[in-house]
Amino acid sequence: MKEFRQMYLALDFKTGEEASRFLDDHNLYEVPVKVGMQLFYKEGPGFIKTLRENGHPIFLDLKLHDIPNTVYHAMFSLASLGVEMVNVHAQGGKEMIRAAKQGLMDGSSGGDVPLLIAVTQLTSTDQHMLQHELLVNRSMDETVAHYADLSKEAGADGVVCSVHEVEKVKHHCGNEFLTVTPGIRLKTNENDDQKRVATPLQARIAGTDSIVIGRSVTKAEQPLINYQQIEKEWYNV
Ligand SMILES: O=c1ccn([C@@H]2O[C@H](COP(=O)(O)O)[C@@H](O)[C@H]2O)c(=O)[nH]1
Repeated sequence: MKEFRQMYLALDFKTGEEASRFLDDHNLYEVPVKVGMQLFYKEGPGFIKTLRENGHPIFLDLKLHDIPNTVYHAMFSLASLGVEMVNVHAQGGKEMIRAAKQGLMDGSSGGDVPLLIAVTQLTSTDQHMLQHELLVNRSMDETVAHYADLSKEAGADGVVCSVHEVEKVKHHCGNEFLTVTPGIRLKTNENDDQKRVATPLQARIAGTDSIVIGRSVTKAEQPLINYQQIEKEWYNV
């Protein structure tokens, strides 16, 4: 497993032009970025190419969740975009995750195979929602650890979870199994729609492999100051 410790900036912008302007205005050259549904559905693979040409490592966060055959072919297409990481929802089950992995391997035609990460429970989900809306009668920890186990068995390289479940996931799946944690907030930030949040410092202490940061930077009055503060806590510099 390659060394993997990133701080992905979530480019949740309406257009590629807006995202590029934000990166330029704040001197965020070549920083690792996360492209999600909002931007990818608007701009498509062309913008991924632009980001790559500008030196950004990319996590393509499309959270595929469909029947195995469909996910296989979707991953086959995504495999050649040159991103370092893609993801699925673990709730799609083992056969779907295996199909995702196979699609990535077959689609990357000898080149680098993107890492495959499975979303366990969204960081916008809390224990109450888990029990009363999703009718899952287990604790968040147990549920996340279960999804992590099945993702690993199916060939995923890691999971998306919150910082609060990192220790449990590592205990179940081993230290090499990657954890990617969104829901990162500085102490002074609002939680917005996130429920399982943590600071970059808590993420580092918990042993998270990579963090995802979004509105605490992109909606900040002084984005670069917040970005640097997060960097400082996360990388301990
Ligand atoms: O469980 C998950 C999975 C993905 N995300 C994504 O991360 C960013 C977080 O943005 P913030 O502005 O820092 O809340 C966003 O793009 C989500 O789609 C997540 O939050 N939780």
